[in-house]
Amino acid sequence: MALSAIPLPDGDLAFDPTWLDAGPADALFAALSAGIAWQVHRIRMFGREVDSPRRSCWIGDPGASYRYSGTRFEPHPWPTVLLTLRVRLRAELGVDFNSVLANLYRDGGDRMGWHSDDEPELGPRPCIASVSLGATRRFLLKRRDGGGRLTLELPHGSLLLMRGDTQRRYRHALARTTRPVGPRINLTFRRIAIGG
Ligand SMILES: O=C(O)CCC(=O)C(=O)O
Ligand SMILES: [Fe+2]
Repeated sequence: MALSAIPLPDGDLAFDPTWLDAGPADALFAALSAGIAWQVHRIRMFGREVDSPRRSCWIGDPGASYRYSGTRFEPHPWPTVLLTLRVRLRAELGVDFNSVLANLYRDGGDRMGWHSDDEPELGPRPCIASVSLGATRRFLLKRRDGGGRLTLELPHGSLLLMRGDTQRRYRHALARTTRPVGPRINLTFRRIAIGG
């Protein structure tokens, strides 16, 4: 398969359900499950600090620190398997991502609430490349102005690009599910301004 556009009014989505073949995707999932320093990130919710309902790790070039939900994260160094993806994404998209947020959803209870990736260091119209591994989970988008919404199933080995005004116009979330599901890893590659 190749990337194809998914219609989203005032946004820009592109999707390749089979960006990685099953074999390399399996190997990547195994390497990341075991090799990443998974942490509980503390996030601010309704004015209180709470544990986020998933495991996470912020990875990036030296200096690529990231302020998110009231906390500043210093980057962990790139594992080799993620540098390989960075190089492939640069070749295919012409974007040199300098950081990646890795998230581990251990089961259907782990999730991510509604947000936009609109931190100033991402710039006004960021390109975010989201690679999914493991269990297929439901990704939701809804317009900030209360208009339409969209649901996407993100399978093992898929690539979703969010570009243009997608962050400005929409929020997105990774829904919890009561279905019994195995673990899922998501990688959102980002290019952030360093030195801010
Ligand atoms: O897990 C996902 O598919 C979404 C992750 C996400 O929105 C993020 O890392 O900002
Ligand atoms: Fe996000």
